[in-house]
Amino acid sequence: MNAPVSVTHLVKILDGRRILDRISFVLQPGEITALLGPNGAGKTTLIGCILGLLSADEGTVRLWGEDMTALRPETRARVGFVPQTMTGLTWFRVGELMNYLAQYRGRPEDVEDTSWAAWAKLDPQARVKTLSGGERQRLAIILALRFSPELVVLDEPVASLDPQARHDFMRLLPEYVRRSGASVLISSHIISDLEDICDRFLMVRKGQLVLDIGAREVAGSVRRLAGPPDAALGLEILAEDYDGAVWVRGWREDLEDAGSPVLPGDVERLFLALTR
Ligand SMILES: Nc1ncnc2c1ncn2[C@@H]1O[C@H](COP(=O)(O)OP(=O)(O)OP(=O)(O)O)[C@@H](O)[C@H]1O
Repeated sequence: MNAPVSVTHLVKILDGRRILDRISFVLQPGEITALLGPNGAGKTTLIGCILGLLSADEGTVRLWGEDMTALRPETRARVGFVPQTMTGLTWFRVGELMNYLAQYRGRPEDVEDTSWAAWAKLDPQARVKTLSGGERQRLAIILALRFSPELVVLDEPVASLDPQARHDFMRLLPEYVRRSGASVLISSHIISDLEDICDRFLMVRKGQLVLDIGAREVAGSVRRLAGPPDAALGLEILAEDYDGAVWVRGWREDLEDAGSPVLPGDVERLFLALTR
């Protein structure tokens, strides 16, 4: 079966700058993947290429095996996108906008999942232009998820949500993935939220994918050592930390007595070391 997203050697150049530099990864169905990176790392640009909003200068982006440059409308309808900020169409009322956009889906057989609207608690009569930043974010989430997309791409969806809404959203998203088998790519700077729900982590720095790692692997075989390991142990060094400590991959239980003090894998601390 073709993967929901397959990115191969993707390069994006903007204003003569290489914003994405030979990025490759595959997203699997039924998995939530975190897209992490410092400000300006290229996350939104990468998302733009995955959605076909930006064209690739080199490499390919495929959705379920179809090249992004020739995506069929019915394939596009399988994708839900939550942008960083929702702009445009703000003269509509909330309910009107939902009805209006539903007409353009081209898949009348789709049944609406009303659990997102129940979570968002928006007044259908409210004008979009009068909504607060967090309310607009809720609306963007309903619009992206209400017809149960098989691929969900979220660009910092929770930055302006209040703690209760954010907490509930982070609970509902994995429930949705379990129910639907959808593939989710979510970018956020709030790594502690993502640690609990993500199956994989993609870490981007200066346009390059510096780490693609599963949550189980972080817990099982990533460790922070007080200093560089003995080369004979064959461990892959992922990053040096601020205090000379070293993050390694490939740690095994039988190394617990190898002498060097060890701290368990931790996505946020590993990210900080990788992007220092
Ligand atoms: N249209 C453009 N023209 C030129 N440079 C651009 C353009 N859009 C983005 N960039 C540059 O590309 C780089 C990556 O931007 P991008 O928005 O992808 O980063 P990001 O990882 O999403 O950052 P943030 O976490 O701040 O949202 C930045 O240095 C930005 O200035």
